Order: sequence, then C-alpha cells, then structure tokens
Amino acid sequence: MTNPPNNAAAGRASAAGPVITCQQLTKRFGDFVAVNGISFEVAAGEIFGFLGANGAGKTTAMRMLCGLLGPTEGAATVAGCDVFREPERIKQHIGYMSQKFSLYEDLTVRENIRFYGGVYGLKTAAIREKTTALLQRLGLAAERDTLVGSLPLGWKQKLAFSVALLHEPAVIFLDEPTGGVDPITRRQFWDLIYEAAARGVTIFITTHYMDEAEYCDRVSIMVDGRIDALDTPAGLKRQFGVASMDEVFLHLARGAKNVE
Ligand SMILES: Nc1ncnc2c1ncn2[C@@H]1O[C@H](COP(=O)(O)OP(=O)(O)OP(=O)(O)O)[C@@H](O)[C@H]1O
Repeated sequence: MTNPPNNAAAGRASAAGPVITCQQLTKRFGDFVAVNGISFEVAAGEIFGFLGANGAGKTTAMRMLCGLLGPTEGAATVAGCDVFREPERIKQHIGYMSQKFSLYEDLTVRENIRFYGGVYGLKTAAIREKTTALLQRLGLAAERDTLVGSLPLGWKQKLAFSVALLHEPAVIFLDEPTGGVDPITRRQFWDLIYEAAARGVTIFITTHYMDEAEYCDRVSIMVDGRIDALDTPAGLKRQFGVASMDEVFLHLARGAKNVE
C-alpha cells in the first residue's frame, strides 16, 4: 500500500473546489458551547482527520455536517448543500459509518448489500452489478451467503465501509470506524479508504488511533469545541517540535477542560 503524498489533496482542491466548507460553525446546548466557531474546508478526494479528546465536540460537529443536528450559528456546506437550509439533501450525497455500524448481523453478506442498495434507491441491475464487484474487491465472494454476525470484526468494518459507498456519495463520514481491531487490520481498512479517495470521494474521519492520524492528508485537532490545530501530520509535528502525532495530540489535549 502506498500512502498518497500530502500535497495530493491540495492539487485535487484547486481542480474541484472544496466539498466541505465550514465558517464559524457553532452548536450550543443551553449555555454549554459544544462546538465553538469552527472553520475549515475539505477538498474533493482529501482524507481529513478530525481528532480531539472525548467530549471535545467531534460527534456534534459531524452530526451538523451530516444534516442530523441543526447548528446554532455559523455557516457550512457539504457537497454544495447548506446545512441550515438543506439537511435532507445532504443525506443523498454522503455516506456514514460509525463504530456501531448498521449492518444486520442476522442477514448474509449478500442480503445486507442488497438491502442497503434498496435503501439508497439503486435499481436491481445496479445492485447486482455492485454486489459482484464489491464481493470481489473485498475478497468476500466465498462468504457471500455467510451471516454477517459470524464474520470477524475487521471484515464487518470493510463491508460496512463499502456498503456506505454503494450510492457513490461525494463524502463519507467515518466515526471511529476501526475500533477494536489490530493495527494490521486497520491498515487493510485504510487500503479501502485510499482507493475511495483516489476515486475522488472525500473522507472525513474521526479516530483515537494516532497511526491513523498519520495516514490522513490533513488533521484537525479539537479542544473544548474549538479547532486548535489544523495541518498535514508532518506540518503539525514541525509546528509542535515533536516526532509523533501522539505527542502533538497530548500537547494539545493536556490543556482541555471538557474531557469526558
Ligand atoms: N444533546 C446534548 N445535550 C447536551 N450536551 C451535549 C449533547 N450532545 C453532546 N453534548 C456535550 O457536548 C460535548 C461534546 O460532545 P461530543 O459527543 O460532540 O464530543 P466528542 O468529541 O465526539 O467525544 P467522543 O470522542 O467521546 O465521541 C460533551 O461535553 C457532551 O456532553
């Protein structure tokens, strides 16, 4: 597997324009400010890491960008859709996968793909074609009639990721997608991420694994609702004068107040 050069996303940005834009996006719950005026842009095909300690505000920000939670203030667009005015339209252009991914354990691999193809409104012929291609790409053809519940976790994660891309969304939001698997299995999952990014899919990923942070084109780090740092992994390490993303993260998270 080859890691794309960090300037690859910048090149794609100028060609296609940003796929996610966010200006002073804010979410308050009563008096508590969970997301406090965050601003950034993400390019088409960029792999954007969204890091922060527990309680920093990542999930809240991601829910706003997915059109699931109304922002309090600021502005944001995802795939050209306004998060305030067009939250329903956003859902047609995004994929979403979380640690508690949505595959049905008591359906087979093939049935899950067919089910989600139907949910996304794909035609029967397209579902059939995509199922064959997907099973082949994942090396799961022999397991097509196996219940998802009996697959190893790493396979479930790869399948959930591929299913979330069935409708060819512009952006995929990944909320800690690789929890609970070893670094080698995580690395295999990242092969799929790179393939999707190379096809132009924008990847927005939260993770607590610093090896994954290193794989991103750029990484933002949230502290108490704010984005305190945003750069390439190499740029962040340079900025903080440290050798690893672990140290960058610890440096920033140490000062946090809202750690859960
Ligand atoms: N509906 C809500 N009402 C009140 N407070 C909330 C609500 N949702 C989230 N919060 C608070 O907002 C803050 C940010 O939470 P959020 O879940 O976005 O953090 P996070 O960075 O995603 O953390 P984790 O890594 O644990 O998922 C937390 O203090 C949380 O308790």
